[in-house]
Amino acid sequence: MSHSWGYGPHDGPETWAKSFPIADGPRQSPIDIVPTQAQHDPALKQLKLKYDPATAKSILNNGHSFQVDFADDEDNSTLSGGPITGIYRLRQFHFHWGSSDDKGSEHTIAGTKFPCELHLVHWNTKYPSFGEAASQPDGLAVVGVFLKIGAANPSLQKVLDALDDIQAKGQQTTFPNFDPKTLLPGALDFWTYDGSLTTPPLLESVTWIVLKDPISVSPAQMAKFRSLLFTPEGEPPCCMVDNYRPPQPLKGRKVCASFK
Ligand SMILES: CCOC(=O)CCc1ccc(S(N)(=O)=O)cc1
Ligand SMILES: [Zn+2]
Repeated sequence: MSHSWGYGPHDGPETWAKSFPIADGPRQSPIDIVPTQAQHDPALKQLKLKYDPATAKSILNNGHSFQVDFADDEDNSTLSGGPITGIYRLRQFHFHWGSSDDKGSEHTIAGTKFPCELHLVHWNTKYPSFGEAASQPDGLAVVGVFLKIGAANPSLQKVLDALDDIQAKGQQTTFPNFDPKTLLPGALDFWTYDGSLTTPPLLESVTWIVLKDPISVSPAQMAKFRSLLFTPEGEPPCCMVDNYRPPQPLKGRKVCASFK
C-alpha cells in the first residue's frame, strides 16, 4: 500500500504517526540544538569529506523536495571521521525550505530557524546497499548545513539553474560534474546526535552531523526554491514550500560538539 504523506494540513508531520508509528520514537529528528547544553567532545575527529564531481548524476523533483543523486557503486564520494566509524558513501543531497525567510530549516539553534537547510545523505559501506543501511541504527550519516540570507551563492546557483527543468513532481534531468564540497562553509565545526530520517519512513538510522556555520543564500535564490511545485504536471499547481518537519522531543539524548 502506498503511503501518501506531505506537508499540508491533512497529510503533514502531525499526521505521519498514523502510518509511521516510529514518528513517536525515542530518536526522532530534527531537534532544537541548544549550544549551551551541547557537550564538547575532544575525542571527535575532524570530518573528512572526499567528493568526486564525476559521481553527480541527476536532479529530481520527488514531490517533497528536490534531490541531486550520486553514483554510489564505489567509494568515490565519501564521508569519514567526525563521529562515525568506517566509510559512508554519498547517496544524494536535498533541501528543506520555508514560504518566507523566517522559517524553513528542520534543525533549529536555540529556537532560531533558518530559511533553508541542506542535507547531504551518506550510507555506511559495512552494509550492502542504501536500503539495507537505512534500516540499521548506524546505517546513515546526514550532514546538515544551514542557509542564511546574504550574498548570492554561486555554487548553489548552479543547482538552482537546473530547477526550470524539474518544476513538477516526478520530473528529472541530468546533472553532471558537480562538487557538493562547494556547498560547504569554510569551517567544519559541528554538533552531532543520534536521530532519524526527517521524512517518512522516519527510520531511526541517522547519525546527524549539523554544521555550526551557515552558507549564504540570496532572497532571489530563495524565490527560486519556492518556484518548484509539490504537484505533478496536469494537476492544479501547489508551490513547494514549508517542506520541513518541526523539532522533535530530545528524549534524553546527548548532543555533542566538535568545538569549544
Ligand atoms: C529506505 C527508503 O528510505 C528512503 O528512501 C529515505 C530517503 C530520505 C533520505 C534522507 C532524509 S533526511 N531529510 O532525514 O535527510 C529523508 C528521507
Ligand atoms: Zn532532509
